[in-house]
Amino acid sequence: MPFIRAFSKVAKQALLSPGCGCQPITVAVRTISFSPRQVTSDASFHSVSFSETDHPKVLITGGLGQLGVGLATMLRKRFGNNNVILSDIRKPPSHIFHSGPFIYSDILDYKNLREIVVNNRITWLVHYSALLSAVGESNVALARDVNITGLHNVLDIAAEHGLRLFVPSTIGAFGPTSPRNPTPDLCVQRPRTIYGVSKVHAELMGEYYHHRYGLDFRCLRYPGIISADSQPGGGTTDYAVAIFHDAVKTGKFECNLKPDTRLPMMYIDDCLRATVEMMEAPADTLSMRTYNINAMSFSPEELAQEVQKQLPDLEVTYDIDQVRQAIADSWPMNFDDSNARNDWGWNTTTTSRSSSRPCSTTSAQTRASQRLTEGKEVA
Ligand SMILES: NC(=O)c1ccc[n+]([C@@H]2O[C@H](COP(=O)([O-])OP(=O)(O)OC[C@H]3O[C@@H](n4cnc5c(N)ncnc54)[C@H](O)[C@@H]3O)[C@@H](O)[C@H]2O)c1
Ligand SMILES: C[C@@H](O)[C@H](N)C(=O)O
Repeated sequence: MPFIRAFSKVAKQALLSPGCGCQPITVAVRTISFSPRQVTSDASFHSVSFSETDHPKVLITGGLGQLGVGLATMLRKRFGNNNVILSDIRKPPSHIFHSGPFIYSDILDYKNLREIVVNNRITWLVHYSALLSAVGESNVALARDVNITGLHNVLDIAAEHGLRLFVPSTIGAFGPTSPRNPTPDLCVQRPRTIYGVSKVHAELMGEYYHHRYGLDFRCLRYPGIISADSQPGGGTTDYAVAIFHDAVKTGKFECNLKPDTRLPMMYIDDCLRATVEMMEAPADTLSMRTYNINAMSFSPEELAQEVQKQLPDLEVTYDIDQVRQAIADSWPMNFDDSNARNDWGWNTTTTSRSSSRPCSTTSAQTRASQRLTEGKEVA
């Protein structure tokens, strides 16, 4: 156990230190000669460029969800507190509001978003706003607005202002006719959720804008993300976070997926590290603009067994949510991320730079469990 705690710290330090092996910041000066929504004559005037010694100025949309605060913390350590702005339509808790710049931004308000980008000289945009899979199915019209119309606003503003744009995709961008074990980057994509459809749309629109307008679009397909300090926002993989919180708080957990439902999962630190590495990767290493990233794959019964090794009294029962189960049954069981490994050096083994011990499924789960038992869970 102490090894795992030390291991987690060392991995984090290795990641954040200058000698971590991450690519130096080299940002191509882009001149967008034409942009989709604005007049063409002065479009290049709006392009933002900065020298290699400057830090990027980052805006994160939908930043108060499961992933945004962690990413802001990581980026602020690298680029300075004031160079990373969190935004959302929700009111931030006090500790987040006081930890660095926060601004209200509704991605459906194109002019407001453009004003924020211009006034703050934004150069990187991380677009996290979305309705996730289960919530999306309960409000398709809103999911369509936020996930598709919102994306269009973000794409246009990024193209007009020469931004580097990161939009996450998901295992949910695949469907029942995709190969499921493993799922490669390029294969049939016919998802059956509005969430999945909107993410395939985002992948294709981003790649189209890259080819058509020179937009520096970057996209990773995340697995289900496990975190201790932040709660998930209504997805099919939420059970894999809830189990840790419920185990610590009540000693009981009711799972809404069948015991043998196998899905790709990743610990949040690895997901955020992948995001930063992908954003910093030199453009010429990217043979594609959308990559799978993989870490581990497990079922609820396997996860429950691992948690029970730490908390043997944990009682696990099953009450299946048919909507979530149908979604999970249509998703990949395992991801093939060989292109990310080959092109820009993605390596899920967080210890690779500091130790020879691999980050196994069990140790990643244990890290999540440990952070909770150390009392770091969300209040
Ligand atoms: N968490 C995961 O397991 C996971 C896995 C794969 C992909 N992703 C993707 O990563 C991104 C971030 O995921 P997350 O888990 O943090 O999501 P989340 O649901 O926790 O947070 C999304 C945020 O978007 C905000 N939002 C909603 N409507 C908005 C609007 N109109 N304008 C601005 N913000 C708005 C919400 O207030 C919320 O804070 C999403 O695009 C998601 O699809 C997440
Ligand atoms: C997998 C991911 O996209 C999200 N956690 C969901 O379940 O909807």
